[in-house]
Parts: sequence; structure tokens; C-alpha cells
Amino acid sequence: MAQYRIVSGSVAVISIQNPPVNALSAAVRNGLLLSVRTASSDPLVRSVVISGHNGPFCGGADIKEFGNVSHLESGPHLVEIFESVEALAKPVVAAIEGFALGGGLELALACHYRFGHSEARVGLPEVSLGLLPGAGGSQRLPRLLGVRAALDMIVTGRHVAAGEALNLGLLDRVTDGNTVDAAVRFAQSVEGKPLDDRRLGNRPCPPLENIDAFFEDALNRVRGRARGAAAPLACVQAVRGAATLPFLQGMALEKRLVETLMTSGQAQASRYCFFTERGAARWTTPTGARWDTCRARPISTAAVIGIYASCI
Ligand SMILES: CC(C)(COP(=O)(O)OP(=O)(O)OC[C@H]1O[C@@H](n2cnc3c(N)ncnc32)[C@H](O)[C@@H]1OP(=O)(O)O)[C@@H](O)C(=O)NCCC(=O)NCCSC(=O)/C=C/CCCCCCCCCCCCC(=O)O
Repeated sequence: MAQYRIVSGSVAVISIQNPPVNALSAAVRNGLLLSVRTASSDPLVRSVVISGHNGPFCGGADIKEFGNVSHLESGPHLVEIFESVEALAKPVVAAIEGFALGGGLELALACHYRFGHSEARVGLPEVSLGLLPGAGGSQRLPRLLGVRAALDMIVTGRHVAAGEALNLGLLDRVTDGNTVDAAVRFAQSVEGKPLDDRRLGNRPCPPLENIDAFFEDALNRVRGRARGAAAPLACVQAVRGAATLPFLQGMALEKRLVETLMTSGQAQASRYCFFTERGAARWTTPTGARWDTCRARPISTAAVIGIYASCI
């Protein structure tokens, strides 16, 4: 779900609430869209801050819903929500603590400004799930960072620390203090200012020389490393779309690519790995010991029972 409150008289703070990582489940998506519409129609609200409840901003789309069309369809699509955020006629500031990953960063990219805590990290790791950033990320990130930096982040899926994100221009400000408080103060300072420039969907991609040669080379390099994986190649195709197509056509290309990947065996296998790796950490023994209740015993005696010496 999403919590909605008004602070300082004019700022609507929308807080994503879905522990432990504030993933964008159907309930969260419903809450977010409702909150954005409420903020839009309330004449007392002049700006909006979006944050994560109790720490992390957002770990992205709810991976548990993938492969289950009825779950995916029981809430609005991320693309629709992010379009409403970007189109809002009041400034929207993302207050990023912990992490903004996948759909979480795509949400932040739809906001007009991005504030981050100095220890936060951001990234688009969809490629490791056999996917691409399919909720506008493959189209908005290149428009913000330029093709080279965006392609690197999208194809590798790496997590970027706040300091680097600030240098890249992905974050507008970084703070050591309370991120939400800083974002609220900033939101008030930009109330009533024009927003057209801040909407990444309105911006062209920064120009790149020898665009055909650049993407040919990128595709060859990625193909060499991908070892048969389809997602990294689709990422290159989507970013090429961002560089060469108007925003809406780029979004249509992104949609076609992610729908194909989503139903692939590679994406299913990658999801299985994601949950199995985490499941493996939850061990039990036949005597009933468990990973979450087991405590190390205090050491009362220790002895050396052998010495091995070697000479060369
Ligand atoms: C860094 C982390 C976020 C946190 O790490 P850590 O603190 O170490 O904690 P973990 O142990 O890893 O995780 C804690 C528990 O949380 C669960 N978890 C984590 N992330 C998620 C998540 N995103 N969703 C659900 N659950 C999550 C984790 O499993 C643990 O629980 P448990 O112990 O297993 O019970 C780290 O967790 C991390 O890296 N997470 C993953 C981040 C990530 O990859 N995010 C990107 C997700 S993908 C995305 O955001 C967007 C994708 C594009 C989607 C576009 C949608 C298009 C729909 C098209 C539909 C077409 C269908 C057509 C169908 C048809 O026609 O048939």
C-alpha cells in the first residue's frame, strides 16, 4: 500500500509501504496511483514527495507476481502510474534512502527531481532477471544520462552508489541528513516553477556521433559476453530506440521487448535462481535447529590439537 500525508501545509508525502523491500505489488500500485490522483486534485497540495516507508525507497516490481498474469493485472500497470507521476502539474521529488532498484528507479526517473541519501544506491538490475527495464527505464535513463552511461547501467545491471549517481546527473542532490525532510524543503522551494524541462519523456536523448557504428559495436561486445542470454541484447535494442525514436515509439518498442522476455524460459530460470539463492540461506537441520533461531554457543575452552610445519 501507499501512505499519504500532508506536511508543512502544502506538500503531499506519499510513502511506499511493503516490507521488507517496498516492492511494487498490486496493492502498492493501486495505492500509488490513488495517492497521485489525490495529490493532483487537492488544491491545497502544491508539491509532492515520494519515499519508501521505514528505509528503502523501493526494490522494484514485485518479482513474485511475474509469471502470474492475474496478479499483474490486479493493479494498474507501472507504465500508467509513472506517466501520471511525470504528467503531474505539481513538482514531484523522489526521496531515495537505501536503494531504488528496477521499477523503483524507474519511478524515481518519472519524478521531476531526485534526492538521495549519501549511502543510497540505485540501479536497473532487470537484466539479471532475464528482463529489461520495461516500465520506461530504458527510455528515460538515456534521455537523462546520455546513451553511453545509460547503456552501461542497463546492460550490466550494476548498483551505482549515491556519489557516482550525483556525478552522472542521475541524482540532483545528495544529503547526509534526513532525506525526506530535505526533499520536503526542496519541494516547497520549487512550487509553482515550470516543469516541462524536468519531464524526461519530453526530452530528446543527448546526441551521439556515429550512432549506427556505436550500436553495432555495442551489440557485438554484448553478444560476445552474453553467452546466449537474450536480455542483454534486448537492452541494447531498447536503448537504441531511446536514441533514435520519439519517446512514445521508444516506449512501444520497450513494451514489445519486455513482453517477449517476460515469457521466456531464461526469465523463468533467472527468477527461480533469485528465490532459490535466498531460500538456501534459510537452512534447517533434522534436530530442529533453524537459521533464524540458532545462536552460536559461547566458547569456554580451546586447544591446539596438531601443528603442521612445512619446509621447502
Ligand atoms: C538489494 C535487495 C533489494 C535487498 O537485498 P537484501 O537486503 O540482502 O535482502 P534480500 O534477502 O535479497 O531480500 C529480502 C526479501 O525480499 C524479497 N525481495 C527482494 N526484492 C524483491 C522484489 N523486487 N520483489 C519481490 N520480493 C523481493 C527477497 O526474496 C527476500 O524475501 P525472502 O527471504 O525470499 O522471503 C535485493 O533483494 C535485490 O537485489 N532485489 C531484487 C531487485 C531487483 O532485481 N529489482 C528489479 C525487479 S524487476 C523490475 O523492477 C521491473 C521490471 C520490468 C517489469 C515490467 C513489467 C512488464 C509486464 C509485462 C507483462 C507481460 C506479461 C505477459 C504475460 C502473458 O501474456 O502471458
